[in-house]
Amino acid sequence: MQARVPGAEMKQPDAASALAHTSHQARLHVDGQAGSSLREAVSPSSLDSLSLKSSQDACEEGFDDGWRDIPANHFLAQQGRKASRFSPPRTTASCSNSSPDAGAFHQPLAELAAVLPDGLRPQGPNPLPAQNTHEGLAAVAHETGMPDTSTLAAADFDIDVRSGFLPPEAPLSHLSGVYEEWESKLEGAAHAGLSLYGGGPTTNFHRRASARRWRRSIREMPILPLQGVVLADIRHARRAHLVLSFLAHFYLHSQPEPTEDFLAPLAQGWNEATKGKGKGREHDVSLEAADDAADAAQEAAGIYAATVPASLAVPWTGLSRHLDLPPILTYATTVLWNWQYKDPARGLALDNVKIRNTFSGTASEEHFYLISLLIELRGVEALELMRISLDEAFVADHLARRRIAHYLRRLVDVVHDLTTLLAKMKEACDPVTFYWGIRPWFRGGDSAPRGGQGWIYEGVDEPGEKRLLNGPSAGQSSLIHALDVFLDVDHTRLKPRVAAHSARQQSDVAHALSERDAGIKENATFMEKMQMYMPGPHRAFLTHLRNLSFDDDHETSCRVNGLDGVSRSTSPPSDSASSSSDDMGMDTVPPPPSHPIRSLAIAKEVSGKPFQDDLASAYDAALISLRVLRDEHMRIAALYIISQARKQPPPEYAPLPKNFTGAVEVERVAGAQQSDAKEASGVPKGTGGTDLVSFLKACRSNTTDALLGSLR
Ligand code: HEM
Repeated sequence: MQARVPGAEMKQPDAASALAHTSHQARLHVDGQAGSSLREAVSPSSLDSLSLKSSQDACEEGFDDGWRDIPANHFLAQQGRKASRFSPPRTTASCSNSSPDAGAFHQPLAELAAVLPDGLRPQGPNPLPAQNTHEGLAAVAHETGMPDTSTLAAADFDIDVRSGFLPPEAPLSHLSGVYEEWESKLEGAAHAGLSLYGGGPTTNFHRRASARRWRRSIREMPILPLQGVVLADIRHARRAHLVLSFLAHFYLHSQPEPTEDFLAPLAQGWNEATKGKGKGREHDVSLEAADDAADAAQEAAGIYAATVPASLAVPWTGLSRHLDLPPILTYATTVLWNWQYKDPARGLALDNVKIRNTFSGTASEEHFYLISLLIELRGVEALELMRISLDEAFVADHLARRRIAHYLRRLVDVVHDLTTLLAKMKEACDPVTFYWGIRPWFRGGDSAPRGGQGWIYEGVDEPGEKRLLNGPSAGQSSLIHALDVFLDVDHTRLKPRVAAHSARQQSDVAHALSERDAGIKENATFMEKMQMYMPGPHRAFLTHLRNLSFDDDHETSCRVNGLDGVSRSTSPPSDSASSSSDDMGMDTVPPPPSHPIRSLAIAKEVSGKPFQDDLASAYDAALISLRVLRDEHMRIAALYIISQARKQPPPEYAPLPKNFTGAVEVERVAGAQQSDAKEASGVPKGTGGTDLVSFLKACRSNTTDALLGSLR
């Protein structure tokens, strides 16, 4: 039964829909914690089930209300409703009286890209609908007559109650129809003897020639148009993105380093081709051998070094736009969409998934992806706990606070499990193989040596135009970002809470906040930029979660003590932008409100009655668990990157590029983060991972900066 609560229309926080609407089933999973029918009736998710006629509903007049007759946990209920009420573009464009943050609700990739000069650029007129936007789904649904059932909540944020940011069904493992040609090229890559940088001493002329032939076949491949199932079915689109991403990275990173003596390979190729021919029969040399010798010379001259051939670039960028992702290998490609069931009958379980594609064919690489996959899977409960906590935060009475504290304690357990899983990286991923034989395949156009100048996407961009895109990083995991947002860990350069004591900083912050609402800006931190590499709906989810606020219409905000009532951490702000501003020592305007859970954790009383619960310490415990996760992550980064960078590569991975210093990741963070990572003075960049360490430390101290001090 659905109760109507007086004033519910006014209290309905549209922002609460982000997590609340990832699942309507979720309330059923609360272990009996969810409250009475009245309490359910006033929680955001249940409010949403009321026949509201808010201003927002008025904007959606004419939409089919049939979903109300469908059980709330049925995907159709979510499809119909999400598409009408929570689809970002519709909400923001058509409802002038929607939430003040509505304008920031959705950040299209192209918009974000516009602020990065050499990064993602709008790709010109695009005939394709964006699959994961409302319009994209609508178009596909119209085309096929079927809703997209690939996730339960596909129409909003592509987050599923059972699988979180992973798709609930196993990703497609093989393309069909004309696109099988891409699959066969990927299979060919495994047999062609492709090695990083053309291969080290362990390779030989014939292997190099076979790799060159594979690369030529890629250049000569026809540009396949995107049509049919690859557009209509998101599983096909994701698989196609994965295959093209692997092909492009294989193609670019298997080329030998350009050399000034580029005619030498031509001579060597010619000699090899003529070897064994009878005296005076050099003219018998095959056309193929001659072509190969020419290829060898051209590759050695670096002609193909940073160019994604049109046969890949054109469909890859088209699909990327379709999926609202950049045309580069991403965390989504390598982890979220790169798995299979061991036993399909058993479904999604930690011990029932395996990795589909790797570059190196090593167990280390499989394990590397698998750990992230398991972390995502274990993180599903974290998303669920966030959702029910936010439901309670809307109610915000004594009972709600106790429940939130309980959920936060459960979150501690989940994050603890994530840390345990992360530590299992060491069980089957060999650091040497990882650093020298796996990681280099991931490089994007942003990193040295070959791609440091960016990549040309042939047939897509203007001649000479290059894109500087990052390769994949687990820093693109929406799960970890969601935890940060939920617990109000601030990785921005703005640090509004820390800056609250200075008038000048406040004005900078106000300006920057308004800019942020228009998209990610040039001075975005590495963490902010990582969001550009997430699938569009996940990015939109984080934006929505970040903008979530109950303060406009909730009494709690009045009772939060002044400047958020907290004695801040004594550690200095961990971001140079905020720490470098002059502190005028003038306490003036209160800082922007905290995120709802933090806001409640720092509140002291309700209706004049002081709280006597452990919400503040539960909140701090959750932050500490996140810090412990980051501590473990730093140990992993030290083992897999920093200590490897200080060693010589093993013979099978030599020769490496002349200017390869072992500092790719360091440079990458430094480049993307610019002044984020504080450089220790006098320590040369790239020799010991100084910038990387500073960056990871900054992420960790951003976590502790949020502590309320209840446990310290
Ligand atoms: C061998 C394993 C790993 C290594 C060597 C490693 C290394 C790194 C490096 C170098 C960065 C800096 C940014 C970049 O260049 O990508 C980073 C950031 C990050 N990584 Fe990992 N990583 C590993 C596994 C993981 C896993 C399994 C996760 C969890 C899904 C993870 C989550 C993150 C996050 C969230 C960041 C952003 C910084 C932060 O939030 O503290 N990493 N990692």
